[in-house]
Amino acid sequence: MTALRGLLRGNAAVNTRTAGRWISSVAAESGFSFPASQARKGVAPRRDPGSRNVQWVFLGCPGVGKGTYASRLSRLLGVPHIATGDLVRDELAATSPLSKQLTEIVNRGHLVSDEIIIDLLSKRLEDGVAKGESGFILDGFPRTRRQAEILDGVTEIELVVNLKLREDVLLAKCLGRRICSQCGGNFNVASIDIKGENGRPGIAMPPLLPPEHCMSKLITRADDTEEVVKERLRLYHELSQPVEEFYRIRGKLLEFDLPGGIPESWPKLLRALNLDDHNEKQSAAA
Ligand SMILES: Nc1ncnc2c1ncn2[C@@H]1O[C@H](COP(=O)(O)OP(=O)(O)O)[C@@H](O)[C@H]1O
Repeated sequence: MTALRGLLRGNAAVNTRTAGRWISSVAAESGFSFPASQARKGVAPRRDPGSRNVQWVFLGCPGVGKGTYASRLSRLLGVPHIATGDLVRDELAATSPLSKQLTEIVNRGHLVSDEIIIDLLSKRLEDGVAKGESGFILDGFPRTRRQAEILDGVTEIELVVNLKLREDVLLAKCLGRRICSQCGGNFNVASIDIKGENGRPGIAMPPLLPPEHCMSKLITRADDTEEVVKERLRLYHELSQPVEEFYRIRGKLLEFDLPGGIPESWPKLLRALNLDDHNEKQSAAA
């Protein structure tokens, strides 16, 4: 199995120390293989000065809105938004021995193995490279310190955005999530309006309702039940700290507390990413 081959091709700045360490440990532990000749080179990324083929990661609890903001940014920056949760769901939709195994894991709120997730991600990256994609915004990966090490071993992540939202809102947002079974659009029927108290600011997030033609086709993810969401949140908290720490000590972590819904949060996120100017130029050109 070739893993993360796409990451190693073309646009990756390779961290030779960790790549070397990882290639040997990977080979020893799990049978992954990387094109070692490229991994050893330590080539700096070749960038078209006019383009921003960023290599970013979005972290955050289930329900925080990683998908929404990562997908908006990917459109703004012209890079693919790659969500490992979507890759897993695509696999679930196929009828294969793997999909049966994955359904059980995902519906319990557990993580699928690093081997499977890396295989799915490698394939997605390879397909993208074949289509001429460069750069990416990853959402849902890495989720464990080991996954962060794997990624660090094969490519340079420039920025890790850690989206944060209070726990009661996260649960409500997960339970309010809806997907259009036809167009695949993501919506949210939760209407959040929490008043500030004891010095803690309130938060208002209006629902993100679908257009009329999607209304009758809305479905809820099988893993968005209260019991499973609570398990996913528990697991996320347990595993996320080492991942955040991994990027914090490398000076790559940008913490961002979502102040409210999209209209309030989006401009502030762009400002935090120094992209407000970019957004204005693009709107003017449109
Ligand atoms: N990086 C990953 N490692 C292991 N499992 C993953 C990973 N990404 C996604 N999954 C699996 O897919 C499920 C759905 O992922 P996702 O859509 O990102 O959900 P969430 O809303 O919990 O962030 C997860 O609960 C997990 O089972």
